[in-house]
Amino acid sequence: MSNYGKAFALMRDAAQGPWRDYTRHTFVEGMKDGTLPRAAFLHYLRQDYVFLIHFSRAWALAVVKSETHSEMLTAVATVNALVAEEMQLHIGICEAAGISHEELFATPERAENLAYTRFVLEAGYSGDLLDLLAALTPCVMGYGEIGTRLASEATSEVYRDWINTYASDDYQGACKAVGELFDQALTRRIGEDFAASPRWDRLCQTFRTATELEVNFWQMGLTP
Ligand SMILES: Cc1ncc(C[n+]2csc(CCO)c2C)c(N)n1
Repeated sequence: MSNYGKAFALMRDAAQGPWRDYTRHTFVEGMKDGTLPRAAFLHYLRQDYVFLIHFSRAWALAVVKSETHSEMLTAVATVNALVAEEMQLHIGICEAAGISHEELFATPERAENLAYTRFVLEAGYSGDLLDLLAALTPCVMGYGEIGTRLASEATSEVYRDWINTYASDDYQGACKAVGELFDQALTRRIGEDFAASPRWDRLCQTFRTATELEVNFWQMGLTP
């Protein structure tokens, strides 16, 4: 399967049920076969723009919580990719659909959106880089898995641009870099055998909760 590092593989296995609900959600399957209503997609995209604002803040917090230059490099590259590329993609798609940048920026934030991003930020505020990365990885890696699978399984061209963004070598490289960051940060702070650490269960729980919040985010997308 995907090669996003050792910690991610272990955490995903520990959160199997929610992980499946997240990566094979009805919303995702609707993008695969093109049956997802355009209104649901645009609603999701507008919420996702707000989501990305707070996710950029969370990755900026990862710079703050870094202890090495290498950790800072990955975190800062992610902040840049988010602000300079991913948010631009949303602005472009929405503009083409007649939603101005001003209107996009003024999108009222849904509760499911708020719950997810503030959960991630709180994990980082009160914890260290490991707590923060456990909350951030489901988002990064989940879209990596979804993109790769839909690129080969999609039976419709309707959502091909979205799929290609996350299936791209660029994005897959970013997932790999985050996986390496996570493994190295764990090894540095709690040792090579990190899954045997007393902290491991709690980190897995944070990963699982973030995964459940991703499920709720897709569900919100289906209810404009
Ligand atoms: C709800 C939701 N979950 C995940 C992503 C994907 N994503 C969020 S931040 C980021 C860049 C690296 O952290 C990526 C790819 C999204 N857009 N919306």
